[in-house]
Amino acid sequence: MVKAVVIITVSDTCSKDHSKDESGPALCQLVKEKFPDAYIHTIIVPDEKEIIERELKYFCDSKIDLILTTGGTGLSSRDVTPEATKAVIQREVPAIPIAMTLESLKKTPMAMLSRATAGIRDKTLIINFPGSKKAVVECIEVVKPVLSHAVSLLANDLAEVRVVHDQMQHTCTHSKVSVGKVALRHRESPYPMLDMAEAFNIVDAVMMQWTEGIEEVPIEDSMGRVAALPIHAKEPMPPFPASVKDGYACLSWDGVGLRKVRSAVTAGDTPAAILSSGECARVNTGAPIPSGADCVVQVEDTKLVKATEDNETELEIEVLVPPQPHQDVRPIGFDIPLGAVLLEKGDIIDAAKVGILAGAGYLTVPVRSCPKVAILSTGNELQEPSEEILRPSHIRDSNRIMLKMLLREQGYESTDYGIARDEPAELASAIARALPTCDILVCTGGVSMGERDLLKPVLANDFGATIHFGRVRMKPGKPSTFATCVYEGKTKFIFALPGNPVSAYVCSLLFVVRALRQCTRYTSEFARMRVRLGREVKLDPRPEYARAVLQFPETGELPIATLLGNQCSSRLLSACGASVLLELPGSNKDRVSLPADTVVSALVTGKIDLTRP
Ligand SMILES: Nc1nc2c(c(=O)[nH]1)N[C@H]1C(S)=C(S)[C@@H](COP(=O)(O)OP(=O)(O)OC[C@H]3O[C@@H](n4cnc5c(N)ncnc54)[C@H](O)[C@@H]3O)O[C@H]1N2
Ligand code: MOO
Ligand SMILES: [Mg+2]
Repeated sequence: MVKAVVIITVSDTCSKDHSKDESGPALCQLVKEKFPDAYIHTIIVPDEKEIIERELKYFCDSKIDLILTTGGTGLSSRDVTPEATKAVIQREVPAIPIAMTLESLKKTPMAMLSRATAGIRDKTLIINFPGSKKAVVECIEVVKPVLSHAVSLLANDLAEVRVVHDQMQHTCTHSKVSVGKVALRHRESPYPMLDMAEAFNIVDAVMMQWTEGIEEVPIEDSMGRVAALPIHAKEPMPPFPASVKDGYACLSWDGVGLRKVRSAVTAGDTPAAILSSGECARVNTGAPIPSGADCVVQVEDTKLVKATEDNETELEIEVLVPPQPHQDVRPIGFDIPLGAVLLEKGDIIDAAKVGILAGAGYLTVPVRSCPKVAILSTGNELQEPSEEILRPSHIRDSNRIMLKMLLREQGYESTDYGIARDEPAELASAIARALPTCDILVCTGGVSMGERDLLKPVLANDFGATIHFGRVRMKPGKPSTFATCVYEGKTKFIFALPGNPVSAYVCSLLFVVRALRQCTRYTSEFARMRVRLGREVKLDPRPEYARAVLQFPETGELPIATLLGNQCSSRLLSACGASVLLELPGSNKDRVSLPADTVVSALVTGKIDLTRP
């Protein structure tokens, strides 16, 4: 990690008038952007070899990670920065100035006249940059990708070095796919259009290749997970006969009448006395029943007869209602007998089950392990949502975060792999970065008919992937793609979903969540319910999954479904607050719409909010 950087402007002019320095501040700004947490120090020195040398040595001895100089690298007699640098470094890093020169030569042949050098003194990397602001900006772009790693290597920061090496290992710089001549592209998709049922069957069958594992997780992390083994009660609950009421433990066969109050037992106390006929013990709800007693008479069914003078202790009471044997006593194991099944294999763990486990003394629980999911967006038009300025013809990436949240809503975590541009090598590189860490890769964009829709060929050609399907008769989601490949000896499952946000949303629910459920639960289907259409709905030729909310009539009739506005695949507002996906049939010549009141089936994919209209 780069912790401290010194920027030295070398210039006779700027050393006399600091306001003339443009490249130092530019360099400073660029370094700040790259290493926002680093300490940055700037100085300006004249073109004097001894002074430059002295400053370089001073900062190297101060254990600065990186020293960047600007200026004094040209051919004039006063340009001595490379000489001063060479005098202090112990080892040269010649490829750095070569890389900078190669890049600068693309802009100007004057780059040939830079004598910049780079090298190492102890654990400090020194790099000379030319003096002009423009050149500095160009050259820092060239070296930026290696600075952090170079500093980690010098500092012997093995953890950081390993991360970068791992990334490098999985970075492809080439793809077997070329963008190709657009005029020769397919004019008809080569992928057959599958019906939903076929696509689901394929997902279910292929996901069988995921081999079930078991992991032991703390109970507080087990919500929504599926028990992998049955769990039995190690103790009965309650572990002692407990009172259900605040009242008096009595002998039922004494019937109504007077009782001497022998003792008082509150919850947590251990009763000492054994009760005999004509006696009782004051007990609270949850307190153990003393030996001898077989029932509890609630305080409401008694009358005080005698108490101590200070009223601190009851001495005698009268039972007013004849008690039944065992009334208001929870016998041992009443709630949970010893050895009872607390969790069946396959049970989904919810809040109550976590309570049961805690009550039974289980701190961890064995659950089915869950595939690791990676999410990747693709598209030249995409920008990070955090970028301040939206560039012309660009949009912010909404799919990645939306899918992460959607999966979380369904109980699954995922890792973000950023945005890859629609370039074969970039796509291959991003996929190769994600695959080693995940079991399921979810990509969006680039799967339809455009010349930049390259995901299918990259998967097939660069990863030897089998495309199980590449088109499905559904709306939204027509170009939905499901593939598998073997990467580093393990099968990876890849869902390449259409880029349109609603398509990505619906297809994640229908295919990705299905796959995850298949792996982690014993059923993959969402619950289905019958609902009544509130209004007439036009049908698409493809079966459609329309996002809708439900209203529950008070009479107990079927819920009324209302579509969430325009169902266009790009309009994510149509999924906001959706409780269900209506399963609308495709249109045909006899049926182009469904009238209001038609009963249709709906998949319960969201929360059913009773308060929504
Ligand atoms: N000639 C044809 N064109 C299209 C067809 C077709 O069958 N023939 N299918 C259409 C259908 S249906 C869909 S769905 C889309 C799918 O397109 P792609 O998967 O190739 O996705 P892109 O072209 O990359 O993007 C489509 C759309 O989505 C926007 N997008 C992409 N990624 C994101 C993101 N991360 N966040 C927000 N928005 C995103 C992108 O800008 C495009 O507007 O193809 C039709 N075309
Ligand atoms: O199938 Mo696309 O997903 O309609 O828009
Ligand atoms: Mg496209």
